[in-house]
Amino acid sequence: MSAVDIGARVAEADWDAVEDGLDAVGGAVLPQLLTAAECAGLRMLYRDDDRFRSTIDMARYRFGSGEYRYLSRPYPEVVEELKQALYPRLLPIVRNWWTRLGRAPEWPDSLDEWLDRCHLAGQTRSTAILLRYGAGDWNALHRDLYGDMVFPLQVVVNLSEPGADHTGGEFLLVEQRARAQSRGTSFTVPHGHGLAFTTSERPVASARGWSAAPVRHGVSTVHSGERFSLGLVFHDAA
Ligand SMILES: O=C(O)CCC(=O)C(=O)O
Ligand SMILES: [Fe+2]
Repeated sequence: MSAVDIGARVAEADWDAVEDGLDAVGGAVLPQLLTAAECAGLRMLYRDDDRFRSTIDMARYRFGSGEYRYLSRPYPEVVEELKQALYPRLLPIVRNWWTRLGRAPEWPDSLDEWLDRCHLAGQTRSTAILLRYGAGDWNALHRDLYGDMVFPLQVVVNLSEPGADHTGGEFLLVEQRARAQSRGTSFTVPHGHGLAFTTSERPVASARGWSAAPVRHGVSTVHSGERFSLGLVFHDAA
C-alpha cells in the first residue's frame, strides 16, 4: 500500500456528486477506499491493545451498545493516508457551507496545519476510532464535537461486508428541521467504501437566507453477525 494508491482511490470519487449529496441530506457514499485485505488488516488490529489510547464501552456511557477504540498516534499507514487525502477534498465543500452561513471559513489548506491549530487550542488527542458492533449493538444518534475547533465533515469506512458479515447496522442521519418534524436518511455503506457526512449541521436554504440545521448520526441495530468500521474525524480532541 502506498500513498499513491489511497490518493488515487480518493480522487476517483465523483466529488461534485458527493458535494450534491452532502448539500441535500448531509451525507454521501464514497467509492471503495480500502481493499478487502486492508479492511481485514484493520479488523485484526482491533485486538492489538498497544495501538489504542482508550476503549469505550458504549453501553456504559449510554452511547448505544458496542465498543470503540481510539487509535494512538502514529496512525496505521492507511488511516494516515486516508485522512491526508480526504481533507483537501472536503475542504472546498466546508468552505462553501461556512460562506453560505455567513461564517468565516477558518480551515487552512493542509491537514497538518489544521491539526497544529487544534493542538495550540488544547485539542491534542487523537480522534480516529475503530468501532465493533455485534448482534444487538447500535450507535445512538450523536454529533462528534470535541471542543471549539471543529472540522464540519467526517468520513466512516465500513470494514465489514453488509449482507455477508452482518445484517442491519445501517448508517443513519437525522436532521432536526426548524419548526417541523425531523427527517431520517439511512445508508448501506458497501464493504471498504467510505461515507462522508456532516459532523453537526447542514446549511439549509430558506426564504430568509441560509440557516444551519442540526444533524445527528448513528447506526441502526445490527441484527446478526459483526460490523467493524473506521471513523475519521478531522479535528483532534480536548
Ligand atoms: O459505525 C459507523 O458507521 C458510524 C460510527 C460513528 O459514529 C462515526 O464514525 O463517527
Ligand atoms: Fe460518530
